Amino acid sequence: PPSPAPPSDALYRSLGGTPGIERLVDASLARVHADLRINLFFENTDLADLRRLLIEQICAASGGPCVYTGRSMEEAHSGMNLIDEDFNAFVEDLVAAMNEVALAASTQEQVLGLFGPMKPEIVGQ
Ligand code: HEM
Repeated sequence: PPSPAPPSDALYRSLGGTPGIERLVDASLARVHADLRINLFFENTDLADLRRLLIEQICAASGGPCVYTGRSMEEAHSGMNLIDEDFNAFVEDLVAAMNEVALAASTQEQVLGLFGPMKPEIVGQ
């Protein structure tokens, strides 16, 4: 029988591959870090570690050649008691970062399509 089609790396390529994802994550983390609504959550977080894991996660989820080695979203955010407003602030910072690195609207929609479904594992844990 024919082998199944390989997973598409179209989104990974639209993001500019790993260098593009690195720029996006750097722009996002800079905004989150400066965001008085949510930056206290990251007070005790190793930002270099978080940066590496976010890059892996976005690379893997967009079809790139990476393996995510971090914890599950539920585990990573448990005990934070995050609410809708926290999640929305984080997503707002992400959107501002996507505009900053000039991602096309269709690419932005696909990235939000990856992140949106994770909300139930992140909020209220
Ligand atoms: C779709 C949205 C989100 C994604 C994709 C995401 C992704 C991640 C990832 C990959 C990690 C690292 C996991 C690990 O340490 O093994 C992490 C950790 C973390 N996230 Fe999120 N996150 C999201 C939303 C949020 C929100 C809304 C907040 C708070 C406002 C938040 C706060 C944190 C903090 C503080 C850590 C570090 C935990 C620690 O230092 O142990 N995250 N997140």
